[in-house]
Amino acid sequence: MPKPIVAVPADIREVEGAVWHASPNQYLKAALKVAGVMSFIVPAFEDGNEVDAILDRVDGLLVSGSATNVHPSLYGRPATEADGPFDPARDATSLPLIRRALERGIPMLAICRGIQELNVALGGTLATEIHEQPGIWDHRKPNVPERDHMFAIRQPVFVEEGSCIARYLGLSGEVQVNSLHRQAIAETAPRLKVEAKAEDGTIEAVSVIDAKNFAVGVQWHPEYWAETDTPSRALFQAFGDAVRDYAAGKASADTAPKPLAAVR
Ligand SMILES: N[C@@H](CCC(=O)NCCCC(=O)O)C(=O)O
Repeated sequence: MPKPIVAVPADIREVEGAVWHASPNQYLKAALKVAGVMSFIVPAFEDGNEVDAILDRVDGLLVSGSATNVHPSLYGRPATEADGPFDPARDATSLPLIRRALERGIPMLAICRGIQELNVALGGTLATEIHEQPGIWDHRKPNVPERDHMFAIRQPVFVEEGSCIARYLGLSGEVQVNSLHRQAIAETAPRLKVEAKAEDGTIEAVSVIDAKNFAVGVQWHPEYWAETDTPSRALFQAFGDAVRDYAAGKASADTAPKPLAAVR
């Protein structure tokens, strides 16, 4: 059986004056090397993408992090300068994919901007510049040139026992993670269950309460250390397993004998 495929919504980036639909290597590599799945990057368009046609062709959805922020109009807030930079084409691509993947029971893993998109897609809100709030740590990307230092594991989060994320990580209680964000979930969407928090109360992981399949979001970056850090690896392997199960279910439904009326 060929490896299954996950959709990865692209970011819009400008390179030497040209517009690119791009996705960071670290997500695609963790998907391939650790989850054992291939990625199809979904171009980010404000309109024209057909969500069901995309999802018909994949077995999972991986929503990556990005330096851009979800546009506040999508959660009913006016946009200020501090909320940017924005990527409206990514918002318009990923939010409908998230909603429809959940409806169809397609496995989904949402990381950093991804957990924020998941929350907004289901009716929640975000807070920006969280480090300016009293008692909230600085969760922002460390100002260092080397990516290994930017993504260094440096902060504890506390994972609820018996939660979905505990099952996928293979542990509960304190887990050390990295942190590269200035926004976070403010009001949690009604369909999301908070499953991990930082010591300052920042929401670090959620699961979808009525999910038909693997459907979790994390605020940290397990993809970066998926080949070497045990909980990060376990999360990507669990996602890969869910994607493989989904693909196998689709394949057996395709080869199951059809009722006579359907083949005439
Ligand atoms: N922009 C949001 C989401 C943060 C996020 O996805 N960070 C990944 C950054 C990766 C990089 O810059 O290389 C926020 O700031 O909360």
